[in-house]
Amino acid sequence: MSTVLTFLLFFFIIIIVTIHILLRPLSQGFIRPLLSPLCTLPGPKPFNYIWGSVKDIQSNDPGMAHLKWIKEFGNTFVFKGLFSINRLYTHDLRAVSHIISNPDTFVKAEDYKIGVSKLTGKGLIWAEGDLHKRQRRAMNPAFSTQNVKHLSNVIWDKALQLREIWLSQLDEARCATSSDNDIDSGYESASGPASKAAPSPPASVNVEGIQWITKFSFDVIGLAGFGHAFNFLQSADGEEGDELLGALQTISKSGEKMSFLSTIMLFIPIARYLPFVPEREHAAVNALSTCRRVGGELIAARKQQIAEEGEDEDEKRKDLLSHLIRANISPSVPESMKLTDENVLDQIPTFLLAGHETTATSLSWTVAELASKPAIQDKLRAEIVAAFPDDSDLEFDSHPSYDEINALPYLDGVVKEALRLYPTIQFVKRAAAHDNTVIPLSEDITLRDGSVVREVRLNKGDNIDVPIAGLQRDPKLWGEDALEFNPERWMDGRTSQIRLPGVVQNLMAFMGGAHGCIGYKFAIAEMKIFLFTLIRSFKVELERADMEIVRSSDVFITRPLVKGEFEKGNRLPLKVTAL
Ligand code: HEM
Repeated sequence: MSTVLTFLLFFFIIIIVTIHILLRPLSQGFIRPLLSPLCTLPGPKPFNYIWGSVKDIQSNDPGMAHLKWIKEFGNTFVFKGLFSINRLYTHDLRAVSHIISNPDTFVKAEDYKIGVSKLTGKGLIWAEGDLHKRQRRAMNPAFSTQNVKHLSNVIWDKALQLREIWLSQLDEARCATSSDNDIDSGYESASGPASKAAPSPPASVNVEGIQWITKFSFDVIGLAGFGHAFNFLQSADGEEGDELLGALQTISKSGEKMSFLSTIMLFIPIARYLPFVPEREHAAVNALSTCRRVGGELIAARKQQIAEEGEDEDEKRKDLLSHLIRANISPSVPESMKLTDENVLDQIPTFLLAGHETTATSLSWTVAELASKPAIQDKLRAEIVAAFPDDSDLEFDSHPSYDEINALPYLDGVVKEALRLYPTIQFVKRAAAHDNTVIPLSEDITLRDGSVVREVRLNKGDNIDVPIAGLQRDPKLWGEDALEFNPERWMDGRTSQIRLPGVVQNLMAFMGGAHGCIGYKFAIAEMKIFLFTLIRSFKVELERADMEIVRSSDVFITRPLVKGEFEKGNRLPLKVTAL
């Protein structure tokens, strides 16, 4: 072939590839959505092309914009997401159950999967289909009730450790107050010795709630997940600590809020070919590779331990990593069901992040509510003290059992109410896997052309938001006090009529179906043990009576902020008094 012909052929291939690269996303991103049957559904007018209706969502408390739209358009409607991408939103419980129980038809949306893989790699949160089934089967035993009972010892150790730290801070504060009183009284009263000074008031200290809860939950997941001691509770602020911990903190930070460039790259497929990596993402990519390297070392070390000690000795280890490795080497597990080393490695950032961020945020909101509602806090403490009058039971080696903690009804109500009113994840994103996908509804809807139907049709790739915050805050389901923190609603039979299809009855906070949260029992045990230990020992208030704790909706995971002090970032300033 002549040089000219080779050149022309090469040139032709380049043109074809370029047209394919340019047109495919154009057709998938812009043309196909215009032809989607979703366009026939009613819904709010977008703010503009780029923002769609997202500004409305962000400027309201989670779930509230959707509840407003429901009043106007009914339970099932379409709103525009970023870049005016259609998003189906349905409050119809038949539709929600159908979506979450058919994971092969309603798959994780592409942008959600890309976001998750950047933060945690291709672990259980990312996986679908057979890979998901294999991963889930390998991990289920680690999250059985029996295993969570064993793992709850780790939670007790860490909650008691935090109690000791706060107690010693209070001791220091008490010493400082009493020596001040001594000095004061020595100066003020020449008539008597310092010991006759007025009794010092009960000592209290100011602590940053989110910071301590984060340290606690990182330490818990490090040990329960991987038998790895971060010792974050003992570390001083700003201290250069564990390498894995540092990497996880960087990843958490990068997931807090996306830059405009990252958003464009996530939602416009063609933009993913841009030769830039936003700075925050760059840090997250490096951090993820640190996680994988350290994770690889943890796996190798554990395998060697098993080889040296034998499998029987290893059976005593209950952490997730030990379960995974045991399942992978067990001759009773067929080869086709085993995970690759790569799959096992992917679970390390997945579980460290999914297991700490969500629980820490839920706990922060629970403590914020208890700190601002003393009557609820007192009632909770009264229940705990009545059930376990002897404080000396709270020792490192003797504490109430998992079943005893779960039998406390008001504690259960407090935890469920916090998960209801402050779901860490406000919705999950799914997309139709095929053209002509049908979602059945329990009630008729009227399309834009006036026709009445009892189903929604979707094309492949059409987006669905499965609501969590909206359903959990809907007055039609929960009554007129839906936006109030009221643990009693879980005790007086009011919730028995609600039929939300979550893994925990009547809660969507952990989702449901095949992708429902695998760690929910562990998360609930962690929240209950933390509250039991600390509310029993301390009175917790907001640092100043005039403080108001609020949240913002423009981030994926919403943590507490102090009203009027947003520039200081997520905070929960507490005043803690020893009882
Ligand atoms: C209060 C705490 C928690 C909340 C609110 C929560 C919430 C959720 C939600 C809503 C999902 C569904 C995501 C989706 O369908 O796209 C999920 C899945 C998941 N969660 Fe949790 N979670 C919590 C704690 C935990 C803990 C402690 C762990 C692990 C130790 C964990 C590990 C996971 C994993 C691995 C998945 C993916 C499950 C799958 O797709 O099979 N979560 N979680």
